[in-house]
Amino acid sequence: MNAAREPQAAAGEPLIRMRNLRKVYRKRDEEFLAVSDVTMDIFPGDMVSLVGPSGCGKTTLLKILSGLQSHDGGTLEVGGGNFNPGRDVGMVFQQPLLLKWRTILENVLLPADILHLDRRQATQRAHELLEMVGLAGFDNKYPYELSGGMQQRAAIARALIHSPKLVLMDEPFGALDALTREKMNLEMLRIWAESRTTFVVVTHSIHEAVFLGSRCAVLTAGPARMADCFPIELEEPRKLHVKTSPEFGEYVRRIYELLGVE
Ligand SMILES: Nc1ncnc2c1ncn2[C@@H]1O[C@H](COP(=O)(O)OP(=O)(O)OP(=O)(O)O)[C@@H](O)[C@H]1O
Repeated sequence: MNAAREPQAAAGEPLIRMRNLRKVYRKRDEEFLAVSDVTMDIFPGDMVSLVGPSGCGKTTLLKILSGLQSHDGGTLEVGGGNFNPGRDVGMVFQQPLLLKWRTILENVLLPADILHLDRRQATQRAHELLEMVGLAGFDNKYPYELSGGMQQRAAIARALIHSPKLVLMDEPFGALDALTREKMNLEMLRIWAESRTTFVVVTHSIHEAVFLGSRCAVLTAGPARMADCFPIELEEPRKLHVKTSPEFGEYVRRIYELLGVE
């Protein structure tokens, strides 16, 4: 195990504790059970990959964790009661959603501006983050001057600017081509290791879930139910060649089985 994985190994109390979480969407007299029963612990420093078929409630679960949605049943404890979603969560979506009239630096600073953080300190941190995500020197460029992968790295820097305790990513690489996606997976692991923050990443890709996750939560469809949540113990630091190892194949097979697509 490398140093990046130590925090979760040493962690005692979970950052997030979900027990039998349930979510019903209601519209007039119609009800739709989107999440029926999710039980899971997420520890500080974890990189949890959340995988499952389309419509199984992954985004709904992220929205509940981010405080954007309430839940209807079960219990959710985040940060031992000392947690403010507005302050302690960073979000990354499938599209970078950068503001086209702001430079990359100003885009990264957006959450700091909204939270009224000290501008000088935030600017210094933004420069550090841009370096960390491989965008040093791009501070004064505008989004249209960057490739899709570079824009997504800027979006990751933006999600980290206020040093959140939890970063939620919803299909962050879904819009990228296959090769860029592979590179971003490697970047992601490096950023996670350097930031030492807790990440939850939703993905449709079983291979991506195995490659990224220190733990993998598998949800089954209609409505979302936790099929399993298990640690992923692969050679560290993870390099692309691990994808050809028998252990990697075993994890992939396990997820296929859980999803009933053998
Ligand atoms: N605001 C809403 N009102 C009613 N139903 C909703 C709402 N948001 C989501 N749903 C339904 O809840 C279910 C779960 O949706 P959710 O977006 O969480 O799934 P998902 O696993 O993220 O899907 P995908 O992988 O396709 O993005 C879907 O059947 C969806 O139609």
